[in-house]
Amino acid sequence: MGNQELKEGIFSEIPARIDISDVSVIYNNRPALDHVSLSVPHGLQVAVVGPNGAGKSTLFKLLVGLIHPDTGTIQIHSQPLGDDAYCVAYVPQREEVDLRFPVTVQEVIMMGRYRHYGLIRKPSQNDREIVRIAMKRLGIQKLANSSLNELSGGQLQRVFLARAIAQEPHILLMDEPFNGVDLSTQEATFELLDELKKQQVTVMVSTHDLNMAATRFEAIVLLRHRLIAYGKPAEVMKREHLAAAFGEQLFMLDGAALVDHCCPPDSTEVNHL
Ligand SMILES: Nc1ncnc2c1ncn2[C@@H]1O[C@H](COP(=O)(O)OP(=O)(O)OP(=O)(O)O)[C@@H](O)[C@H]1O
Repeated sequence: MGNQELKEGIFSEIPARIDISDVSVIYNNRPALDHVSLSVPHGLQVAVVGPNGAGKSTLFKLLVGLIHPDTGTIQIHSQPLGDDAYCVAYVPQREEVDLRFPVTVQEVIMMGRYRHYGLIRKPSQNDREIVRIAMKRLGIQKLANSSLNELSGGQLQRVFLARAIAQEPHILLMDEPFNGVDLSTQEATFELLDELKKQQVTVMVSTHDLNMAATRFEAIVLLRHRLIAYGKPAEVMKREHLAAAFGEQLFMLDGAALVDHCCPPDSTEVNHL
Protein backbone atom coordinates (compact mmCIF):
# COMPACT_ATOMS: atom_id res chain seq x y z
CA MET A 1 0.00 0.00 0.00
CA GLY A 2 1.24 3.53 -0.78
CA ASN A 3 1.28 6.15 1.98
CA GLN A 4 -1.81 7.97 0.73
CA GLU A 5 -3.70 4.71 0.30
CA LEU A 6 -2.69 3.64 3.80
CA LYS A 7 -3.78 6.98 5.23
CA GLU A 8 -7.24 7.00 3.64
CA GLY A 9 -7.99 3.29 3.44
CA ILE A 10 -10.77 3.01 0.87
CA PHE A 11 -12.59 5.97 2.35
CA SER A 12 -11.07 8.75 0.23
CA GLU A 13 -14.46 9.66 -1.33
CA ILE A 14 -15.88 10.83 1.99
CA PRO A 15 -14.66 14.16 3.46
CA ALA A 16 -12.32 13.66 6.41
CA ARG A 17 -13.41 14.74 9.85
CA ILE A 18 -10.09 13.72 11.43
CA ASP A 19 -6.92 14.24 9.44
CA ILE A 20 -3.65 13.07 10.97
CA SER A 21 -0.51 13.73 8.93
CA ASP A 22 2.93 12.33 9.71
CA VAL A 23 2.35 12.40 13.47
CA SER A 24 4.98 11.09 15.89
CA VAL A 25 5.04 11.10 19.69
CA ILE A 26 8.36 10.29 21.35
CA TYR A 27 8.72 9.21 24.97
CA ASN A 28 12.24 8.71 26.33
CA ASN A 29 13.70 8.56 22.80
CA ARG A 30 11.26 5.84 21.76
CA PRO A 31 8.34 6.50 19.41
CA ALA A 32 4.92 5.72 20.88
CA LEU A 33 3.58 6.80 17.48
CA ASP A 34 5.88 6.74 14.47
CA HIS A 35 4.97 9.01 11.53
CA VAL A 36 1.31 8.02 11.50
CA SER A 37 -0.95 9.42 8.77
CA LEU A 38 -4.64 8.65 8.94
CA SER A 39 -7.88 10.20 7.65
CA VAL A 40 -11.15 9.27 9.27
CA PRO A 41 -14.27 10.39 7.41
CA HIS A 42 -17.50 11.81 8.85
CA GLY A 43 -19.61 9.30 10.68
CA LEU A 44 -17.35 6.25 10.37
CA GLN A 45 -17.14 3.87 13.34
CA VAL A 46 -13.58 2.62 13.64
CA ALA A 47 -11.95 0.09 15.95
CA VAL A 48 -8.33 0.83 16.87
CA VAL A 49 -6.42 -2.39 17.41
CA GLY A 50 -2.84 -3.27 18.27
CA PRO A 51 -0.73 -4.99 20.92
CA ASN A 52 -0.13 -3.56 24.40
CA GLY A 53 1.87 -0.37 24.16
CA ALA A 54 1.16 0.06 20.41
CA GLY A 55 0.15 3.71 20.85
CA LYS A 56 -3.66 3.47 20.89
CA SER A 57 -4.18 5.64 24.00
CA THR A 58 -1.48 8.02 22.79
CA LEU A 59 -3.45 8.50 19.56
CA PHE A 60 -6.62 9.35 21.50
CA LYS A 61 -4.83 11.70 23.89
CA LEU A 62 -3.46 13.57 20.87
CA LEU A 63 -6.90 13.92 19.33
CA VAL A 64 -8.38 15.35 22.48
CA GLY A 65 -5.46 17.78 22.96
CA LEU A 66 -4.08 16.21 26.17
CA ILE A 67 -0.66 15.77 24.55
CA HIS A 68 0.97 17.32 21.50
CA PRO A 69 2.79 15.65 18.62
CA ASP A 70 6.57 15.86 18.26
CA THR A 71 6.17 15.82 14.48
CA GLY A 72 3.26 16.26 12.10
CA THR A 73 -0.15 17.90 12.24
CA ILE A 74 -3.71 17.07 13.24
CA GLN A 75 -6.77 18.67 11.74
CA ILE A 76 -10.36 18.34 12.88
CA HIS A 77 -12.96 19.61 10.42
CA SER A 78 -10.04 20.86 8.29
CA GLN A 79 -8.90 23.15 11.14
CA PRO A 80 -5.76 22.68 13.26
CA LEU A 81 -6.59 21.02 16.55
CA GLY A 82 -7.05 23.85 19.04
CA ASP A 83 -9.77 25.43 21.07
CA ASP A 84 -12.41 23.62 19.05
CA ALA A 85 -11.25 20.32 20.60
CA TYR A 86 -14.52 20.40 22.59
CA CYS A 87 -16.22 18.77 19.62
CA VAL A 88 -14.13 15.68 20.49
CA ALA A 89 -15.40 13.68 23.49
CA TYR A 90 -13.13 11.19 25.21
CA VAL A 91 -14.03 8.22 27.38
CA PRO A 92 -10.74 7.31 29.11
CA GLN A 93 -9.66 3.88 30.29
CA ARG A 94 -11.17 3.44 33.73
CA GLU A 95 -7.74 2.83 35.30
CA GLU A 96 -6.77 6.36 34.30
CA VAL A 97 -9.63 7.96 36.21
CA ASP A 98 -8.69 9.45 39.59
CA LEU A 99 -11.49 8.35 41.90
CA ARG A 100 -10.27 10.35 44.89
CA PHE A 101 -12.04 13.53 43.84
CA PRO A 102 -15.21 14.02 45.86
CA VAL A 103 -17.53 14.56 42.89
CA THR A 104 -20.95 13.12 42.23
CA VAL A 105 -22.09 11.33 39.10
CA GLN A 106 -24.25 14.31 38.14
CA GLU A 107 -21.35 16.74 38.52
CA VAL A 108 -19.09 14.58 36.34
CA ILE A 109 -21.69 14.43 33.58
CA MET A 110 -22.24 18.20 33.81
CA MET A 111 -18.51 18.60 33.00
CA GLY A 112 -19.48 17.49 29.49
CA ARG A 113 -21.55 20.70 29.19
CA TYR A 114 -18.77 23.04 30.31
CA ARG A 115 -17.93 24.32 26.83
CA HIS A 116 -21.61 24.91 26.10
CA TYR A 117 -22.19 27.23 29.07
CA GLY A 118 -23.38 30.68 28.09
CA LEU A 119 -21.96 34.05 29.08
CA ILE A 120 -22.72 33.62 32.77
CA ARG A 121 -20.55 30.48 32.77
CA LYS A 122 -23.11 28.52 34.77
CA PRO A 123 -25.24 25.56 33.73
CA SER A 124 -28.54 26.62 32.20
CA GLN A 125 -31.86 24.83 32.47
CA ASN A 126 -31.07 23.34 29.06
CA ASP A 127 -27.70 21.98 30.31
CA ARG A 128 -29.44 20.39 33.30
CA GLU A 129 -32.04 18.83 31.03
CA ILE A 130 -29.34 17.41 28.71
CA VAL A 131 -27.54 15.89 31.73
CA ARG A 132 -30.81 14.39 32.96
CA ILE A 133 -31.49 12.85 29.53
CA ALA A 134 -27.91 11.48 29.32
CA MET A 135 -28.30 9.79 32.74
CA LYS A 136 -31.65 8.34 31.70
CA ARG A 137 -30.17 7.18 28.39
CA LEU A 138 -27.47 5.21 30.27
CA GLY A 139 -29.84 4.02 33.02
CA ILE A 140 -27.95 5.75 35.85
CA GLN A 141 -30.52 8.32 37.11
CA LYS A 142 -30.58 6.67 40.53
CA LEU A 143 -26.82 7.16 40.86
CA ALA A 144 -27.02 10.94 40.28
CA ASN A 145 -25.85 11.83 43.78
CA SER A 146 -23.43 8.93 44.28
CA SER A 147 -19.67 9.52 44.48
CA LEU A 148 -17.54 8.02 41.72
CA ASN A 149 -15.65 5.83 44.19
CA GLU A 150 -18.90 4.05 45.14
CA LEU A 151 -19.46 2.75 41.61
CA SER A 152 -18.76 -0.57 39.93
CA GLY A 153 -16.63 -0.71 36.76
CA GLY A 154 -19.73 -0.93 34.55
CA GLN A 155 -21.46 1.97 36.33
CA LEU A 156 -18.33 4.09 36.00
CA GLN A 157 -18.21 3.30 32.31
CA ARG A 158 -21.82 4.46 31.93
CA VAL A 159 -21.05 7.72 33.75
CA PHE A 160 -18.24 8.53 31.32
CA LEU A 161 -20.39 7.57 28.35
CA ALA A 162 -23.14 9.86 29.68
CA ARG A 163 -20.62 12.70 30.07
CA ALA A 164 -19.47 12.12 26.49
CA ILE A 165 -22.98 12.27 25.00
CA ALA A 166 -23.90 15.29 27.15
CA GLN A 167 -21.01 17.03 25.37
CA GLU A 168 -22.89 16.54 22.05
CA PRO A 169 -19.62 15.75 20.24
CA HIS A 170 -18.91 15.34 16.53
CA ILE A 171 -16.21 12.82 17.38
CA LEU A 172 -16.28 10.26 20.18
CA LEU A 173 -13.14 8.42 21.31
CA MET A 174 -13.46 5.47 23.68
CA ASP A 175 -10.40 3.82 25.18
CA GLU A 176 -11.02 0.13 25.94
CA PRO A 177 -14.72 0.57 26.83
CA PHE A 178 -15.40 -3.18 26.76
CA ASN A 179 -12.62 -4.19 29.12
CA GLY A 180 -13.91 -5.74 32.33
CA VAL A 181 -17.49 -4.48 32.08
CA ASP A 182 -20.64 -6.57 32.42
CA LEU A 183 -22.59 -7.73 29.39
CA SER A 184 -25.42 -5.22 29.88
CA THR A 185 -22.94 -2.31 29.85
CA GLN A 186 -21.43 -3.72 26.66
CA GLU A 187 -24.88 -3.89 25.12
CA ALA A 188 -25.72 -0.35 26.31
CA THR A 189 -22.48 0.82 24.68
CA PHE A 190 -23.39 -0.81 21.37
CA GLU A 191 -26.92 0.65 21.48
CA LEU A 192 -25.34 4.04 21.97
CA LEU A 193 -23.04 3.43 19.00
CA ASP A 194 -26.08 2.62 16.85
CA GLU A 195 -27.70 5.92 17.85
CA LEU A 196 -24.49 7.85 17.23
CA LYS A 197 -24.28 6.29 13.78
CA LYS A 198 -27.65 7.79 12.90
CA GLN A 199 -26.37 11.17 14.09
CA GLN A 200 -23.21 10.79 11.93
CA VAL A 201 -20.93 11.08 14.96
CA THR A 202 -17.46 9.77 14.08
CA VAL A 203 -16.42 7.10 16.58
CA MET A 204 -13.03 5.56 17.37
CA VAL A 205 -12.89 2.74 19.91
CA SER A 206 -9.73 0.98 21.06
CA THR A 207 -10.10 -2.70 21.84
CA HIS A 208 -8.06 -5.84 22.27
CA ASP A 209 -10.96 -7.92 21.02
CA LEU A 210 -10.19 -8.66 17.36
CA ASN A 211 -13.41 -10.57 16.93
CA MET A 212 -15.47 -7.61 18.10
CA ALA A 213 -13.42 -5.21 15.97
CA ALA A 214 -14.06 -7.33 12.88
CA THR A 215 -17.77 -7.92 13.43
CA ARG A 216 -19.06 -4.71 15.03
CA PHE A 217 -17.07 -1.94 13.34
CA GLU A 218 -17.03 -0.54 9.82
CA ALA A 219 -13.29 -0.07 9.73
CA ILE A 220 -10.17 -1.09 11.62
CA VAL A 221 -6.99 0.87 12.31
CA LEU A 222 -4.16 -1.56 13.04
CA LEU A 223 -1.33 0.09 14.93
CA ARG A 224 2.05 -0.85 16.21
CA HIS A 225 3.61 2.57 16.70
CA ARG A 226 3.29 3.01 12.96
CA LEU A 227 0.09 2.48 11.00
CA ILE A 228 0.15 -1.14 9.79
CA ALA A 229 -3.20 -1.21 7.98
CA TYR A 230 -6.46 0.73 7.76
CA GLY A 231 -9.69 -0.14 5.99
CA LYS A 232 -12.66 -2.43 6.12
CA PRO A 233 -12.22 -5.40 8.46
CA ALA A 234 -11.79 -7.91 5.63
CA GLU A 235 -8.87 -5.92 4.25
CA VAL A 236 -7.17 -5.30 7.54
CA MET A 237 -7.54 -8.73 9.13
CA LYS A 238 -5.03 -10.37 6.84
CA ARG A 239 -2.41 -12.64 8.26
CA GLU A 240 0.51 -10.50 7.10
CA HIS A 241 -0.96 -7.37 8.72
CA LEU A 242 -1.68 -9.18 11.98
CA ALA A 243 1.80 -10.68 11.98
CA ALA A 244 3.32 -7.21 11.46
CA ALA A 245 1.28 -5.86 14.38
CA PHE A 246 1.41 -8.69 16.86
CA GLY A 247 4.55 -10.66 15.94
CA GLU A 248 4.87 -13.74 18.15
CA GLN A 249 1.80 -12.66 20.12
CA LEU A 250 -0.20 -13.62 17.02
CA PHE A 251 -0.08 -17.24 18.08
CA MET A 252 -1.54 -16.37 21.47
CA LEU A 253 -4.53 -14.52 20.01
CA ASP A 254 -8.00 -15.95 20.00
CA GLY A 255 -7.86 -18.64 17.32
CA ALA A 256 -11.53 -18.23 16.47
CA ALA A 257 -11.04 -14.57 15.63
CA LEU A 258 -8.25 -15.44 13.22
CA VAL A 259 -10.03 -18.34 11.57
CA ASP A 260 -13.23 -16.33 11.14
CA HIS A 261 -11.77 -13.07 9.94
CA CYS A 262 -8.28 -13.60 8.65
CA CYS A 263 -7.99 -13.67 4.89
CA PRO A 264 -5.17 -15.72 3.33
CA PRO A 265 -2.05 -13.67 2.52
CA ASP A 266 -2.75 -13.54 -1.20
CA SER A 267 -6.42 -12.59 -0.80
CA THR A 268 -7.54 -9.87 -3.18
CA GLU A 269 -11.01 -9.57 -1.68
CA VAL A 270 -11.95 -5.94 -1.04
CA ASN A 271 -15.43 -4.99 0.08
CA HIS A 272 -16.42 -1.43 -0.76
CA LEU A 273 -18.82 0.57 1.37
N1 LIG B 1 3.50 9.44 29.81
C1 LIG B 1 4.32 8.54 29.29
N2 LIG B 1 5.64 8.54 29.56
C2 LIG B 1 6.48 7.64 29.01
N3 LIG B 1 6.09 6.66 28.18
C3 LIG B 1 4.78 6.59 27.87
C4 LIG B 1 3.83 7.53 28.42
N4 LIG B 1 2.61 7.20 27.94
C5 LIG B 1 2.77 6.12 27.14
N5 LIG B 1 4.06 5.77 27.09
C6 LIG B 1 4.64 4.66 26.31
O1 LIG B 1 4.21 4.84 24.98
C7 LIG B 1 3.89 3.59 24.37
C8 LIG B 1 2.44 3.60 23.88
O2 LIG B 1 1.57 3.65 25.01
P1 LIG B 1 -0.01 3.66 24.87
O3 LIG B 1 -0.56 3.74 26.25
O4 LIG B 1 -0.41 4.70 23.91
O5 LIG B 1 -0.27 2.22 24.25
P2 LIG B 1 -1.64 1.40 24.11
O6 LIG B 1 -1.66 0.83 22.74
O7 LIG B 1 -2.79 2.25 24.51
O8 LIG B 1 -1.40 0.24 25.17
P3 LIG B 1 -2.48 -0.67 25.98
O9 LIG B 1 -3.16 -1.52 24.95
O10 LIG B 1 -1.59 -1.48 26.88
O11 LIG B 1 -3.40 0.27 26.71
C9 LIG B 1 4.15 2.52 25.44
O12 LIG B 1 5.45 2.01 25.24
C10 LIG B 1 4.08 3.32 26.73
O13 LIG B 1 4.89 2.71 27.72
